[in-house]
Amino acid sequence: MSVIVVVAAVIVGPGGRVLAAQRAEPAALAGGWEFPGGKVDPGESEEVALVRECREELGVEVAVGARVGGDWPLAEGYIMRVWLCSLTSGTPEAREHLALRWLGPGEYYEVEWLGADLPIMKTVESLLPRD
Ligand SMILES: Nc1nc2c([nH]c(=O)n2[C@H]2C[C@H](O)[C@@H](COP(=O)(O)OP(=O)(O)OP(=O)(O)O)O2)c(=O)[nH]1
Repeated sequence: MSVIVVVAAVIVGPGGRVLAAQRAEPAALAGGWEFPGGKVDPGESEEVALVRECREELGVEVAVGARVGGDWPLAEGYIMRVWLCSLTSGTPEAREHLALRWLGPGEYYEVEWLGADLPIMKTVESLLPRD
């Protein structure tokens, strides 16, 4: 059985702000914070899936930039692949999440990241220039 790939976007705004999104479901993950994204559809490229998920979940268009790390472990049978992204149009709205927050440097750990996302946030912090 092949692994299921989840793609996620670290949307970076002015001043090194990073967009965090609070999951609405399932119950076990609800309330935890993540990077927007989701599963790649059959036959879909990962970058196209990332752009689609940002459009569906946030109502924005993004440009996909550099990859963050390699295959991040999720639950058994799932891996997550992550890219830095920038907004090319729109203002993010919580269409499928409970809430959104822009976290500036110094605020990156103010939300309760999902277990898989905390090490990703640490790697992102090391990649972003500090003002
Ligand atoms: N999108 C996303 N999912 C994450 C993150 N961290 C993490 O553990 N996950 C888990 C939660 C889910 O079990 C899985 C992604 O599923 P999803 O619900 O976002 O996928 P999807 O949008 O395609 O949703 P669906 O069609 O299955 O309802 O990965 C993250 O930062 N972003």
